[in-house]
Order: sequence, then C-alpha cells, then structure tokens
Amino acid sequence: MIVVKDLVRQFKSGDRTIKPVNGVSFELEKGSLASIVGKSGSGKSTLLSLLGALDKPTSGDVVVDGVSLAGLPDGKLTEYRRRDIGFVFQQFNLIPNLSAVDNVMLPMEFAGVRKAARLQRAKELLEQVQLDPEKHSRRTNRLSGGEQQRVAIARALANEPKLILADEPTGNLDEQTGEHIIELLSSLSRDHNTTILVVTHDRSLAQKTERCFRLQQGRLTEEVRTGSRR
Ligand SMILES: Nc1ncnc2c1ncn2[C@@H]1O[C@H](COP(=O)(O)OP(=O)(O)OP(=O)(O)O)[C@@H](O)[C@H]1O
Repeated sequence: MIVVKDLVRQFKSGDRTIKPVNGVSFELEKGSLASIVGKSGSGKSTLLSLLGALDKPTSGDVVVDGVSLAGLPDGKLTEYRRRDIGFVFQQFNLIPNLSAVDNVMLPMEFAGVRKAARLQRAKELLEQVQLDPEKHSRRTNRLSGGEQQRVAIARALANEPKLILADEPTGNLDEQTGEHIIELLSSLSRDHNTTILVVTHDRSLAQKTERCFRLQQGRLTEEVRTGSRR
C-alpha cells in the first residue's frame, strides 16, 4: 500500500516560489490501477518523480508498505528506486540495439538474478504482455510503438516492483493501441498484485482506470465514480 502524506515540492524561480506539488495526500491500495490527469504544467511529472524517488520533497512523505521514504538515506533511496519501482515512459526508453528479451533481462541483471532465471522470467513476462513469440528476439528498434510499449511494461515488471509509475504511456500510440495498453496495465495490476499509477492527458483512457485523480495547480482531487472495475 502506498500512502502519500501532505507532499510539497517547491522551486525558486528568480524571486518567485512555485509549488507544482502543494500539499498532496492520497492512498493507493495494493494491486490497484489509478490515473492522474491534469493540464500541462499542473505538476504531474514532479509528483511522479517524488513517488519514484527521482527527486526529494520539500516536505511531506511517501510511505511504501510501511517504509517512509523521508527516513531513508540516499543509498537506500537508490535501492528503493531500483527494486520497488518500475518506470514506463511515453518514449518507451528501451535500448534500441538489444532484443526485446535482452531489454527485459537487464534490470534483473542489475538485481543479481542468475542468467538462466533471467531468461526464463523475461520470456514469461513477454508472453504475459502478449508480445508475439517470434518477436522476442527482435531488436526493439524493429518493433512497432505498441510492441515497444509492451516490452517496456514487461521490463518494468521484471523485478516485481511494488509500484509502477507510467508517464503518458499511451502518448505515442494511436487510440486503439493506447486502449490495449491500458487494458493490459489493468489486467497486470490484478495478476501481479502490483499498484500502477498512470499519468495521462487522455480523459477517455483515465476513465478506464479504477480511480482517477485530477491535479490542478499542485493540488490533487479524486473524481467520484459510480461502479467499479472489479
Ligand atoms: N527543476 C525545476 N525547477 C523549476 N521549476 C520546475 C522544475 N521542475 C518543474 N518545474 C515547474 O513546475 C511546474 C510543473 O511541472 P511538471 O513538469 O510537473 O508539469 P506536468 O503536469 O508534468 O506538465 P506536462 O504535462 O507538460 O509534462 C512547471 O511550471 C515547471 O516549469
């Protein structure tokens, strides 16, 4: 479970102070899929960076399965980022000259998993994200955008993270492929019991997630829903 407590991130810009994250609190149940929508500049990327320990808050805390990030020294924060967080980006950020399977194996190599176990798990994950088995050994720069995003999602799952942070994961995909990716994230959050938080500009995609938050001038509100995904 992820608990975000009164998170604030401020920057000085000349003699002005801006607060792209200004007192944000929310909780995410384990295995849930949630989205955050908000205009450009509303603070979405800043918030994701704080949740992924790529940046430190000015005040407030993120507590992941009972562990407070504010209380962790830098070394432990790096460990948290590598072990407990999976990142998925709009630009996929795969290594283009490596095969799909090698891209998925890479984070497991950093985590010290044996080669045979890495290979087996990478293949299983690529099956779970429904990448055609013929394409497992193909270099990722020879895959379509939707296929590359499936590989990136498999890579994000590699070390069984507690939280997957997806920044505009459908931003470079056509509408239908984007919908497939959101459906995939939805089923993976259930099957792996992994919490997934998606930032998107696309309101129709946000509607497909279990919960939807709106960020406006650094403040977060939850949209009220009727019915449930499960
Ligand atoms: N390192 C920084 N120094 C100063 N200001 C920053 C810094 N990072 C972000 N900001 C400012 O914080 C505000 C929010 O930026 P952020 O990138 O979080 O917005 P966003 O909602 O992700 O936007 P977009 O949808 O365009 O990616 C912007 O005004 C931005 O200029």
